[in-house]
Amino acid sequence: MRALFNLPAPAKINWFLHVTGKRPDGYHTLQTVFQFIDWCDTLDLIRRDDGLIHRIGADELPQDDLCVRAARLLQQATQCESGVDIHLRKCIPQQAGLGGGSSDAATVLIGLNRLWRLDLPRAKLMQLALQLGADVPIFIYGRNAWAEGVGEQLQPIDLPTSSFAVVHPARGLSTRAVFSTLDLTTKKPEETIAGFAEWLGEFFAPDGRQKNRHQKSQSKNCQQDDQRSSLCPVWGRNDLQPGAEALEPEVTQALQILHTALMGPLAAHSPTLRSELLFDARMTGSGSAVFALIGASDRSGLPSRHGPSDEVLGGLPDLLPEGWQGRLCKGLREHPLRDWIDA
Ligand SMILES: C[C@@](CO)(OP(=O)(O)O)[C@H](O)COP(=O)(O)OP(=O)(O)OC[C@H]1O[C@@H](n2ccc(N)nc2=O)[C@H](O)[C@@H]1O
Ligand SMILES: Nc1ncnc2c1ncn2[C@@H]1O[C@H](COP(=O)(O)OP(=O)(O)O)[C@@H](O)[C@H]1O
Repeated sequence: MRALFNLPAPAKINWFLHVTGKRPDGYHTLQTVFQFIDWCDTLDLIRRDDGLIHRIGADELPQDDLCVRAARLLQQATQCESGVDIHLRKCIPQQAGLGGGSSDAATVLIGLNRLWRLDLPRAKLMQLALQLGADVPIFIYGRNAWAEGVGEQLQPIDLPTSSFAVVHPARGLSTRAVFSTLDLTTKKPEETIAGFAEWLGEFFAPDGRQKNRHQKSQSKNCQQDDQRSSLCPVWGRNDLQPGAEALEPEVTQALQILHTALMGPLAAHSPTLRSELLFDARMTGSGSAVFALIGASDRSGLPSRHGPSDEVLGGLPDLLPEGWQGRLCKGLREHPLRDWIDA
């Protein structure tokens, strides 16, 4: 095999993010739920016989970006003599908390495992992935998951059929800078996957569809803000959000714009959106992107094509300041390349 074309590298959303402590090496321990979404970068991998590793495209990134580092790490770990040209087409905003760089690195590991005929098992690829970043193993794991440790201790979780309205402000945020704002002096109790599953069960039937309007309005967690729709908070919190808002006022602005849009213009103009279960805006990961979860009333109720949906998102892009991005993303059940790794 000489080349692999159009490999997807999907973004992720953190439904919530609880920081539970700090390790001696400076990394923080977390509890979070990761979900893949259909906002994707795309990569081509073309094998080279001279052993060199080059990235082409995404010129704004450092030459030694996560794709190149992933390829080099795999080459060293396996003593592989092949090289690769990596064509990277960036679409996921950077420094967004959407895990774009981590996902690119994971797609390189998965793709080269096939292109270079290495056949490493999932556990080995995840071990290499963790050396590249705390967020990389989830993209190798390939299933939506409850995560602990620094994000590498993963348990699969079935999430409902959902979409996410995602807003990315003009400016991004450094993950390291956001973590450094944390004050861990007051310890909050740790949560359980069962607690999260119980909350999900309030809104969603076991097949992932949202419960009917009557059942929703009974929920103690859902407040009726006006005649049209109700906005519920997603379970838990994002402990990184206050620090991110302090560092970057555009995060606060993005949360407000998305909240207002859901309560007003978007819901008013979209019959589809009006019938959906809406959750209020929250930041993903270390920001600066924010999202609102939208529960689908049925599996065909949302647009299937990639990219913004004119019908559902309506005027969202028009409500955003210049340089911002707004997009309706579908939640994915699993990573598109999950089956590329055997065990
Ligand atoms: C916060 C999360 C939540 O999913 O996502 P993003 O916002 O980056 O997408 C991740 O934990 C980010 O993972 P990742 O982006 O791979 O972080 P890394 O490159 O490993 O770490 C960058 C820096 O962030 C800090 N860091 C990162 C992860 C973690 N659990 N504790 C930390 O303290 C450290 O200062 C580290 O040097
Ligand atoms: N392939 C890549 N795509 C995006 N960012 C990359 C990549 N390789 C290295 N980086 C660096 O990682 C940083 C953050 O990565 P990114 O995944 O965009 O953000 P986040 O971790 O907040 O989701 C960027 O500042 C960028 O310089």
